[in-house]
Amino acid sequence: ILGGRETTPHLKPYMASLQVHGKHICGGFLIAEQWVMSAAHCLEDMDNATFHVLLGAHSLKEHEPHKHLYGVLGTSSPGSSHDTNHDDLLLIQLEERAHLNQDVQVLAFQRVDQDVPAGTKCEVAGWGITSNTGRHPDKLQAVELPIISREVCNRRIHHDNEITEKMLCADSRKKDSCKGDSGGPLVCHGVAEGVVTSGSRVCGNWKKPGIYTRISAYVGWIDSILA
Ligand SMILES: CC(C)CC(=O)Nc1cccc(-c2cccc(CN)c2)c1
Repeated sequence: ILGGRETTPHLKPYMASLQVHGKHICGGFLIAEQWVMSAAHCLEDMDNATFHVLLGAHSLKEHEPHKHLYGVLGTSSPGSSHDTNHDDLLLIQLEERAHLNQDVQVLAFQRVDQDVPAGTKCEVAGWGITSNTGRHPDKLQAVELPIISREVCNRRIHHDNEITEKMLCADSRKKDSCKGDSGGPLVCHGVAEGVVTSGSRVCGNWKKPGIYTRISAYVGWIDSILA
């Protein structure tokens, strides 16, 4: 997260950290007791290694009462396109139901397939790098970002018609999601509307707005997997 600040501990109890050998790789969030949502391209960043899901954390390293590392029973993604940002969603089934408490809670996602109005202030959180020099935070960071219309985001100077109706854009001027924040939720009025994708892999540059997968465009798929 660029341009953000440390969150108040455990005020985002839905946040997950996808980890390989104790190293944070991607964000994610709890959508049901046994299911975490993240980004499909995070699996590529893991080279098919076995990964775990950390819930209940604020600090990645310190002991915290409700931190718990969960094994993964299986994963599912809607598409097969790896190189693009298309269908960049991942559903992770935990090996057991998460123990819900004040530090571990489910986050509702948007089910109505309508664009978030441009200008809406949303929030993204994660343990991704906090500077382009690659500084890794130990504690969860968050930043507030305004939504940018698809029409503006598709201009040549920005993402030049790459933004489909299954994606949305948020401002990236100084404040932005970045490496390691992929898979985390973009939350607007308390509801998850988007999932962080890496997009152009540029951070904090106003010319390359952040790209987020629109969750409401995948409700049918999500319900089919959770059923
Ligand atoms: C100088 C370094 C920061 C270059 C680099 O490694 N960028 C990188 C790599 C992979 C993903 C991402 C990435 C993820 C999530 C969101 C975004 C952009 N909002 C970028 C950004």
